[in-house]
Amino acid sequence: MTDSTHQGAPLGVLFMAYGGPESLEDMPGYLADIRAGRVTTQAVLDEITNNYRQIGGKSPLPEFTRAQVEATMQELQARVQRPLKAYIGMRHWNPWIEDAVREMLDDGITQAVAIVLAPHYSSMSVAKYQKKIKAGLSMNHGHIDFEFVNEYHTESGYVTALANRVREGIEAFPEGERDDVHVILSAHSLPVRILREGDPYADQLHESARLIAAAAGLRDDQWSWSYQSAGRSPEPWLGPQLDEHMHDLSGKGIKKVVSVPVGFVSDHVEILFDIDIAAQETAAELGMTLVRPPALNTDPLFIGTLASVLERKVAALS
Ligand SMILES: C=CC1=C(C)c2cc3[nH]c(cc4nc(cc5[nH]c(cc1n2)c(C)c5CCC(=O)O)C(CCC(=O)O)=C4C)c(C)c3C=C
Ligand SMILES: [Fe+2]
Ligand SMILES: [Fe+2]
Repeated sequence: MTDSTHQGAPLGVLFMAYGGPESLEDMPGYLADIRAGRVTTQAVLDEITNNYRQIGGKSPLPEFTRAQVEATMQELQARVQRPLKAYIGMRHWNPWIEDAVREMLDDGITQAVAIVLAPHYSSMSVAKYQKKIKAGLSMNHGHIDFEFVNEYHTESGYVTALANRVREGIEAFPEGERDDVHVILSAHSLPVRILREGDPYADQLHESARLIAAAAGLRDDQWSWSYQSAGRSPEPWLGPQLDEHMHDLSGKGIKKVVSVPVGFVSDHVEILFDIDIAAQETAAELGMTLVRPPALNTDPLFIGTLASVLERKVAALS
């Protein structure tokens, strides 16, 4: 495209995230959206509402997302000549992706890059966010040239930042005990059927895990993989689940554990409840010490990764 095409509206940068309730009153609507097409029983609603109550009555995800977006935009704008404008769209709560797309059209955006704040691609996650962009364009009868970031699970900044978290977790134990510390790397489970469908999610997670373990200098027997946070549906989900995995490790005499979720990029309910409360309870039962270093949040290495993958997509549009 010629430079004249770029005059006028800035280039849009659409950041997408899962979305989270801003209060407990939002829970029925939020869950109805996540579990679209399936009935949410009162028992499931009560259980999940109670999880959110225990982490402060709302999701910290929108706030972390805004902070990540602000930090990334500062870095990206410093690297890119064209004026940029950031937009935030959530998959399961407001601000909705479709509304962000409408706002972009109202602003006259004709070119944009889009990224999901989740490093691993799946037809059940990243692809669904991208479909919502297309739905937003189609319901508003608009067109924007989009470049999509599909995944960034092997980027060096992301890998190094998580390897640093692993080391930080191990260093929380007294020096003489560190050789006995076992590291559990984990990510959100998905239904087992994704494997038959050729979905890359599980392979990408394992690739990230191997890179992170190597960058942290872990021995092969010093770390293992586990899924967490499986949904409440009757079909089989990828395992082992964190709880059963901890029982297994305990059976092998492992009593010092560092838990580093690699598929989430900020501290939200799947970490603050599923690990910091539920897995800590399991650890206490098993006489295990479990250390969970903070998620990436606005770690400069991670923000640098987001800026780099976006910069490459901006270049592809120019
Ligand atoms: C890779 C896929 C998924 C990621 C990443 C993910 C992140 C994520 N999830 C929540 C909160 C909930 N997720 C729930 C269900 C659920 N999550 C996924 C996939 C990912 N979630 C699926 C496929 C499902 C099942 C949907 C269904 O049809 O039931 C739920 C609902 C309760 C439940 O089913 O257990 C919640 C709540 C957060 C906060 C999050 C963060 C990025
Ligand atoms: Fe979940
Ligand atoms: Fe989920």
